[in-house]
Amino acid sequence: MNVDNNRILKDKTFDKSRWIQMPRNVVVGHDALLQIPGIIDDLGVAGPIMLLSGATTIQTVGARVAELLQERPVTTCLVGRITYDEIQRIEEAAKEAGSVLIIAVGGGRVIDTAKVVSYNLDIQFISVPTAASHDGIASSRASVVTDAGNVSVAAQPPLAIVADTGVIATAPHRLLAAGCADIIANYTAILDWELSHRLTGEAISEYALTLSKITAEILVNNADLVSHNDETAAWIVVKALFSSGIAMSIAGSSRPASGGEHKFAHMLERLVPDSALHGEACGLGTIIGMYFHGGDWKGIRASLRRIGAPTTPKDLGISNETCVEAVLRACEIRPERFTIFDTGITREAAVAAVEALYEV
Ligand SMILES: NC(=O)C1=CN([C@@H]2O[C@H](COP(=O)(O)OP(=O)(O)OC[C@H]3O[C@@H](n4cnc5c(N)ncnc54)[C@H](O)[C@@H]3O)[C@@H](O)[C@H]2O)C=CC1
Ligand SMILES: O=C(CO)COP(=O)(O)O
Ligand SMILES: [Zn+2]
Repeated sequence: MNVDNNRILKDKTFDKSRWIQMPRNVVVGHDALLQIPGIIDDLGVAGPIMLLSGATTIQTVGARVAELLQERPVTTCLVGRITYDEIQRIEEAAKEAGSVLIIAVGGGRVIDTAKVVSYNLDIQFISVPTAASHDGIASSRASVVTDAGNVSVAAQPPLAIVADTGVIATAPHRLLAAGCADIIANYTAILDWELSHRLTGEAISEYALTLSKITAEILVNNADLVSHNDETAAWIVVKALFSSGIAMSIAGSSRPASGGEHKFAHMLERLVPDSALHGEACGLGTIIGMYFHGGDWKGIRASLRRIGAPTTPKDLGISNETCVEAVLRACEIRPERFTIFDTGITREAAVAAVEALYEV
């Protein structure tokens, strides 16, 4: 059933209750893909299936999943950018096919699209991440691109997650490193949430906050193990991504995992689309956010370096000026979410922060 906590909270009848929705089955490990037919049966979802994938991932993992489903009625649909137009197109296709279940095989965009489409159509979906590149694999939020920048919308968490460590370990290391950076971003997301709590009285969830923080700490403690691609690294990062997603589900918002560093990343994506992976831009934003918080920004940078994630605009192939612009304009994204980037940073301060990224 669809749950929009924001909508529910506006209704006085429900102002003392909130729904937390979680995945029911989580299968992580080698050849986990092979368990998809059994998982569908276990969930008791019978009827036409929509296989949602990306242009690249359909050729490899998507094709393998299609083969596993060949006994069942399946419609395949490919996803590009996640916009409301794309969402509507896929909704129409799912309605026409009478789909009762979506299986999303791909990166964050594919999975977020499935979350929104399944939420709007009130059908179920299974998340099959092909890379450990983002912490949206389990969360009940989705990030949609609009003219005003990325918006975080209520969406459906997956009924099941199937993370095949064999598949994830063969994805390019850049994707794994981006996923780690998306988790390391929790450090500043939490600081921003606490700052907003102190300055604006925004409600905080101690459980969501603590889970988000512990997740980032465990990942950083294992930085050496995730600095290369193997199934151990895939396991460690998938567990962290899952845990971070659960923190978002507990909070009923992306707050525990998305603060000013994400606003910076969404602005960078708007200024120079596709110049970086989501997690890479968030990692850069985390160093800058920690610098402004007066925290151990060099420690964050060292962890990102160890994992193999970019730490400067140059690493991303963008100019320092563009990076400064993203720092100054991060506050335009989701202005209701107060963060360190919403405290009136001057151009001089932004330039100094970006130059500091190159310090040895
Ligand atoms: N809902 C939530 O809580 C969250 C949502 N997100 C969203 O997720 C998206 C970012 O996810 P990404 O996965 O970084 O981006 P993405 O979905 O664009 O994928 C990045 C690239 O990786 C490729 N790829 C995926 N698996 C592969 C494999 N096994 N081998 C080779 N290439 C592979 C894809 O084809 C694509 O070109 C953004 O839209 C972001 O806003 C990110 C974090 C949390
Ligand atoms: O990316 C996220 C957490 O890593 C959440 O997405 P938003 O920044 O769109 O809320
Ligand atoms: Zn993120």
